[in-house]
Amino acid sequence: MSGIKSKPYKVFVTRLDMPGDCVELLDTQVKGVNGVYCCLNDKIDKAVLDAAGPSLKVVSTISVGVDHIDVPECRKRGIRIGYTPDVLTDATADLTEARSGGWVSWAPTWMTGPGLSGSTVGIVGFGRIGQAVARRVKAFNTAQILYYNRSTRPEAKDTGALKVDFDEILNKSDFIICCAALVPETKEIFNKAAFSKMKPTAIFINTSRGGTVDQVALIEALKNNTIRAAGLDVTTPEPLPLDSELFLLDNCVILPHIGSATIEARDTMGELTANNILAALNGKEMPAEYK
Ligand SMILES: O=C(O)C(=O)CO
Repeated sequence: MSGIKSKPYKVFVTRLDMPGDCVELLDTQVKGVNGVYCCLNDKIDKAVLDAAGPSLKVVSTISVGVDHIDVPECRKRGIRIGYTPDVLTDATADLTEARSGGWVSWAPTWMTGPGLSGSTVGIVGFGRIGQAVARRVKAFNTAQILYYNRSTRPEAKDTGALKVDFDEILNKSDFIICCAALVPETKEIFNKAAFSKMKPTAIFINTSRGGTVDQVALIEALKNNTIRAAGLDVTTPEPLPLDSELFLLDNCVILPHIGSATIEARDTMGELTANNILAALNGKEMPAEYK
């Protein structure tokens, strides 16, 4: 793996079905102590870090999101964090929406929705994935792409995306796409007030984290037609309980957090996660260290 000759270390891998060759490769190279290889649904909190003890040197997650890891606590203990940026950007940006069942016959208005052509698309969170989404929607002949982001992104010139404030993106967008990382500032940023500022024809899409949305407020907004519809690849909790009202709404499409689910992306993520661990344990520069 990446030609790194590893000393014997012990790595705890939270699942047996990690993609790529990572488990086998790590298994053959690690004995002893010191790394955790985890998924986005493994909470790596203080209790876990305590249980691992001072031998733990690296936590490597097979995800770009790190909201399941207690980052400040890792910093305090000198534990390095590996993640998987870039390698899932295209797969996640490719994801739009899908629906199953109920196909009786073709009908003129059945399953219709507004097209992207001529529309204003607002992207909240203009990092790697947000920018990749902008490149894709631009190809659909959109009238305008807006973005909301903490910092101005020079890459926006590639798509002509315009930085606006949060209220403006809510007021003006026909499609609002959340690509923002879940951090304290974005927690439930899409709340009742936010939905009430959107157009009644707006479509809300979330491919980042369910925690960016006040889900009760979203359900109300969909039920009251405050907005037209939502497409969610992420929810709170995950998996979404079968009795969730979201499943009953015919203006909400739900996917099971599959934004990055191409074989290529997941294999690359799996191997990057393993390589992050090996590099950290061998005192090398990690291929993708979360800083
Ligand atoms: O990598 C992540 O953070 C994901 O959500 C995987 O789709």
